[in-house]
Amino acid sequence: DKRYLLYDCNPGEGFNLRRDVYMRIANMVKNLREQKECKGDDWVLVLPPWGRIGYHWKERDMEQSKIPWSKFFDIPSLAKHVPVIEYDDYVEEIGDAKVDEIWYLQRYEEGWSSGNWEDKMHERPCIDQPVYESEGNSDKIRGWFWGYEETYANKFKCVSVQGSSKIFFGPLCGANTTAQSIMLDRGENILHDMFGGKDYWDCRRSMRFSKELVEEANEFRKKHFGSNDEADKTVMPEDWTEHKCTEGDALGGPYIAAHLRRKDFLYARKDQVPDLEKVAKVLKEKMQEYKVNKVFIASDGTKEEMAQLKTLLPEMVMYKPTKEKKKAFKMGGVAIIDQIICSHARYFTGTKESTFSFRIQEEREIMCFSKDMTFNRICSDQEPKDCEQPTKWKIVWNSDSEIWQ
Ligand SMILES: C[C@@H]1O[C@H](OP(=O)(O)OP(=O)(O)OC[C@H]2O[C@@H](n3cnc4c(=O)[nH]c(N)nc43)[C@H](O)[C@@H]2O)[C@@H](O)[C@H](O)[C@@H]1O
Repeated sequence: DKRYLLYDCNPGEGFNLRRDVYMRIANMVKNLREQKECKGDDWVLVLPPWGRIGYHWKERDMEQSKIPWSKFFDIPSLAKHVPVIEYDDYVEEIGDAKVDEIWYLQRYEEGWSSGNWEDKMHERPCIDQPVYESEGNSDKIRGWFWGYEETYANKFKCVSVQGSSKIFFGPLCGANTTAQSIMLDRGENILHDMFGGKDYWDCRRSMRFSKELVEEANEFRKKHFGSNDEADKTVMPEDWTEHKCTEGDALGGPYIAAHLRRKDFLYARKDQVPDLEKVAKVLKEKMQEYKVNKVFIASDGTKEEMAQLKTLLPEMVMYKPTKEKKKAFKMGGVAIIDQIICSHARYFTGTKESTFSFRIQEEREIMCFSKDMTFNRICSDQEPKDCEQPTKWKIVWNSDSEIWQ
């Protein structure tokens, strides 16, 4: 009865949006397992290997392909929410590098014309040139498949989709297919069933980081800030399902932290990115307010930008891995270490609309920091002094009704 759901995203999507897509698909699998129509099918989520995703992970001299999820995340923790399996293990389990069907998700060509939003999906002609091709005269369909050249599919179709994963339940549970393995490519086209609900937060809590990355971040916190979970009141049980806390429980280490997204944001969102003088000024004020003398900076800014910031803000500290460590942790691991350090700070300020900052805010919400110490950003000079601050998402522990309280 085992059935496998695979997925992938648009190659341009960055790390932290992909983490969100994982949650949408994981909760789809969780719900599929509970659907009556699915008649007890044992759905398992196959984790798509990481590679040179987006345009941020293009580092030369760094091998970044076929990276298993265990490099970044703790698989037993993920598996407590929904059964997951690494791609290599899937191939071993079914005994072939094969996917039965690929559903290439796309929008509706006519757009959202009816005026009324409705969840729907239909098999449709492909809007874009498909990235999968039949191989010669054989039945095999070839494509990217995360660099696994031997992998092939038996069937391919384009599916227009609008809405959340609910619309997949019927079709996947026998109405359109009974295939053992189905890959949903362009998975980012699926929306959350219940954004911010209990399943959302349960899944988010299950995304514990790999022990190796947590240890590296903890070592850094201890060495530079004298920060540790006991003193910071951020101790969590090993098993996330046994964790619960109340807003305000967490204190955080004796440092503040900022995530400064620069690079493409500097031109794509130039009106909302504060200049470095403004950043230094605000962070100095915040250090005084929180009575600490260290500030941790996570940023994708250039060396020159960070050197300039250091002259304006001598108290700043950054995580700078050795070449060997960077090679071992890879871009994703280094990003996670930055995120862990930010998430344990007494006060955090991020960048508007950066999913990198969103993931830090969620991490802090899970540890029960007070919202005022988490949902912040620095206004640019082009914005009003009291510019809009990030939405304060509230963790839901018990039931979806908590969202509306
Ligand atoms: C608007 C969208 O913004 C999206 O970015 P946004 O949400 O910030 O966040 P991500 O999608 O994760 O992309 C940002 C990537 O840049 C690197 N990065 C950014 N900030 C830091 C940092 O402080 N430390 C480290 N170590 N790495 C950082 C990291 O590799 C991360 O995966 C883009 O990926 C989309 O393509 C699009 O441009």
